[in-house]
Amino acid sequence: MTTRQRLSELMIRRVFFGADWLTPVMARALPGTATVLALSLVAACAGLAAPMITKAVIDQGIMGGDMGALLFWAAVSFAVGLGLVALGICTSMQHLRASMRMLGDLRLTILGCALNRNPAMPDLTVGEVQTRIDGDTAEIQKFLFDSVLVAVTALFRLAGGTVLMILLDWRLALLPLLAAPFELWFLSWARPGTQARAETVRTERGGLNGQLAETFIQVGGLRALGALNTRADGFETQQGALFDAQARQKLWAESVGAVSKLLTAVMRSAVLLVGGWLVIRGDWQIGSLVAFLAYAAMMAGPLRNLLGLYHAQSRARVALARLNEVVRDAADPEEGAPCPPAFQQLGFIGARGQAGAHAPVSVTLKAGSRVLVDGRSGIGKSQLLSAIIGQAPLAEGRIELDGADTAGFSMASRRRAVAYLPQRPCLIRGTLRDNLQIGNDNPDDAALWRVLDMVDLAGWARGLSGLDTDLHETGANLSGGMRQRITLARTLLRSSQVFVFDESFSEIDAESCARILSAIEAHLADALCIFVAHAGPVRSLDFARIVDLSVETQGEDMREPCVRLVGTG
Ligand SMILES: Nc1ncnc2c1ncn2[C@@H]1O[C@H](COP(=O)(O)OP(=O)(O)OP(=O)(O)O)[C@@H](O)[C@H]1O
Repeated sequence: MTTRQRLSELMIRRVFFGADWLTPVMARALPGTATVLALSLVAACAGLAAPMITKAVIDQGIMGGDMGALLFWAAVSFAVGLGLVALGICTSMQHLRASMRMLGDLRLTILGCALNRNPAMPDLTVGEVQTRIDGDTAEIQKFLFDSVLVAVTALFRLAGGTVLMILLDWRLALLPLLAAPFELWFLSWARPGTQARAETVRTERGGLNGQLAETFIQVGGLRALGALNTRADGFETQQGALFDAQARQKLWAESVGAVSKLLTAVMRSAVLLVGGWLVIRGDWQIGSLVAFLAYAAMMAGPLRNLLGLYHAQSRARVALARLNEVVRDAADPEEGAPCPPAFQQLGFIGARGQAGAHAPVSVTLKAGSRVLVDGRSGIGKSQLLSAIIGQAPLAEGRIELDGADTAGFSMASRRRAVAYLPQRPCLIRGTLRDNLQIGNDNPDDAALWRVLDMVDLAGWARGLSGLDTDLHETGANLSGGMRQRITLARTLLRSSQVFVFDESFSEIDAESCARILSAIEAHLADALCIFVAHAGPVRSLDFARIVDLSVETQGEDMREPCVRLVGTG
């Protein structure tokens, strides 16, 4: 393990108590953080020198009546100020670049986990995923990145400032130190309140984004229902709840901050009174009082930052808990053995998908055959069939490829071996070419035209911009039948051994459907093709098996779904 990894791990253990997945992200962010930290420390040194220069201007120049000293120290003060401005710009640009790199890294990590969510876990709403990828990662990044910087530079400024104040007058230096324990006690008392308010804000934000995402996914349907006002009202209510939560969070933060500010003001007044009295008595120089006040004011910032970090950590932990859930519920698609390169049969052994209302299915389906999975709506056909690729968990039983349980095979290899075409077409904003290529190994244009021809879409595409024809979000600018045909064409580019067509022809006219089916028959002659169709030409295919999930054939005792053998199978 490298020093960088060790450092990050230490940080994660100390600050976040074991979110191990953050370690590599932190390790990658360390070089950027180190650069910003070095620049900040140089700026802190220059900042600490400034009041001493002011003291020299006042005591040696103004009070000492020395024009030469006045000019010299004024020039030094100007040069330091100029240097600080230049350093500030450099630090802020470096900070931005390093922060963006770290945020990008974090977002990609969470996006990967969200995309590979374990199918056995309940779905997160689109808005929730969006809020976590966007907002919660930003909260964590800000805290992780800034905490290192703030902690180190604040400690440096505090230590440097304290030493310089003691050098100016050790008795007065005790005053700011006396206030620190009380401030610490107050902040630890207030911390659970900060965490609770942060939790409410995060939850409300997830709810609002969820409402918004759901609305726009189905905006056409909602418009047709005349329900847009209802959604706008719902948005307003949800937004109101978020604003209330944010206002409560802000009020809490301001109240906590006010107590710190009050303490600083009390301390400053005490220094002014005691220091002023010493100057009047002639025991102290005015320049020293001015410098002391500058250090006292300078210390308030780092102290507040340091104590503020304590509260920022509690907010970050809320965000981290939400991200941990996403990481914890992810499944590695490559985990498990690869599927056999070729197999002869697919077996369902007492299998029933989650929430399936049918009896367990036991049937063996052979390569090259055609099978219809039948049954009333909602009985569990899709859940059972999507379990072949691990998309949905089985409630009972198992699914085998040549006698080997598919649960032992990696999801990625199951998805390659079995081409599963879900009931709802999956199309994205982009060109027709983009949409055909998704999930396929970069097929060339000739292959794309071949499958478009098979689904009767080549003429349509040629009449537009060919493979560069634009498709809107979710294929919204296409008819239902066209959407189905494009997804069928994409599936036909796969070299899988099993094809599952789940209601994939339901919106295509009977004549086109018959043509497409005969093209598929020829193209997939050696593959096992499983169909689900409530109506249409699909049901007239020459099936070797019809697995009817609705029918229990042999009375109460024999709870087997009917498997009708058609032909030689
Ligand atoms: N993602 C899901 N999470 C939880 N339950 C689900 C999910 N999808 C479907 N279900 C439930 O599983 C049961 C079977 O649904 P499934 O889609 O498999 O039925 P189906 O036989 O394919 O119906 P249809 O013919 O109407 O498509 C239903 O009770 C449904 O509510």
